[in-house]
Amino acid sequence: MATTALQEAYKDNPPISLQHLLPIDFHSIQEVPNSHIWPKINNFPISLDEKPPNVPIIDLLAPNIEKLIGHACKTWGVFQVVNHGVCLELFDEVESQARRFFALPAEQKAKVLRSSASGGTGYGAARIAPFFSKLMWHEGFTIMDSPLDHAKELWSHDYQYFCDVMETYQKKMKDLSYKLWLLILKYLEASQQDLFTSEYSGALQLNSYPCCPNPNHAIGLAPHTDSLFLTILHQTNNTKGLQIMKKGHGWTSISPVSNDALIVNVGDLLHILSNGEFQTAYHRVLVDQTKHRLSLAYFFGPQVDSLIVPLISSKDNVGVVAPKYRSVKVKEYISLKAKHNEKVLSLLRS
Ligand SMILES: O=C(O)CCC(=O)C(=O)O
Ligand SMILES: [Fe+2]
Repeated sequence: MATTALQEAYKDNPPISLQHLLPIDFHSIQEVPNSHIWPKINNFPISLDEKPPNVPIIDLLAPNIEKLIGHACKTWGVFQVVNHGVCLELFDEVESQARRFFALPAEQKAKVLRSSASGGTGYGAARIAPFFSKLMWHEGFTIMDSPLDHAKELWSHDYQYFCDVMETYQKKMKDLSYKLWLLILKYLEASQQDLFTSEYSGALQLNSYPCCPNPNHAIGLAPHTDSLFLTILHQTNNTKGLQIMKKGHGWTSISPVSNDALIVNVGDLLHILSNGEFQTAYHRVLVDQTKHRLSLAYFFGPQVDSLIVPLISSKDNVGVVAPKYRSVKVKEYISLKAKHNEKVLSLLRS
């Protein structure tokens, strides 16, 4: 199978220990082991007396759509999108194939672990795991391009449907990301031709958060930001768990508005490109005692050789604004993030 550019970028990153790569066998576990107990999880917003604000919900068919999106990216770094045109059945298909994968015995899943040879593709714990002293109540499967080699390993005959569904979903998400991307460029008044015409890359992350016997002391995904331009997230089963850090309010839950709403997050590279005008969404995932939550995250970003140069807009500012970040190649950014995690943005500040 040909490797994509994004896979190449992940290949070069430092190897991580098996403990931070291989999730525990959630099928056999009855109690949360000490390795997964997070003593301090702040489950409440900072201002308890106020009703938490709602993440903006944007209808993709609304007039002035780019203004609504731009405003949400500036004030929240996240929004929910409805009327996006992706049919509901596709989400069900992807979810059922993802469940089929996560239901496999632990030894089977361990056969398709992410490795340096496979770049970013494969099964494993979250990439941020090495930055925390405790482990997360989560397992994931990352797909860059085609999952064919891994699927053949898992199901000697019955692998084609899994691949077809994952490829169709990636294509739909890439098209939708590109649509959102053009609206964002319009809002940012970007004029650089290459931002409109270049090839973009993407990756699909299947996330599984099994039922947890002690949800108050375990975490699904620790706080983090996503690296690329945008993430489009589908949470299955209407099961909440995702929270975003909202300035002045603390951790704020993003409840699914309807079955077909998708959540869109601003990632670090879009934050840099917008010269800090858009917030990068700092988010985490909580777990549930009785609901096994799945989510599908599609990460959309530039080709790894692209150079990200902050756009200086005169829209909201009088006079010339200096770039807040130095320009950075995507490949360099991915490797800095793998080494420094959330400190990376401050390292690039100019
Ligand atoms: O499961 C979720 O709601 C969020 C997933 C996520 O943050 C990620 O995959 O980066
Ligand atoms: Fe994320």
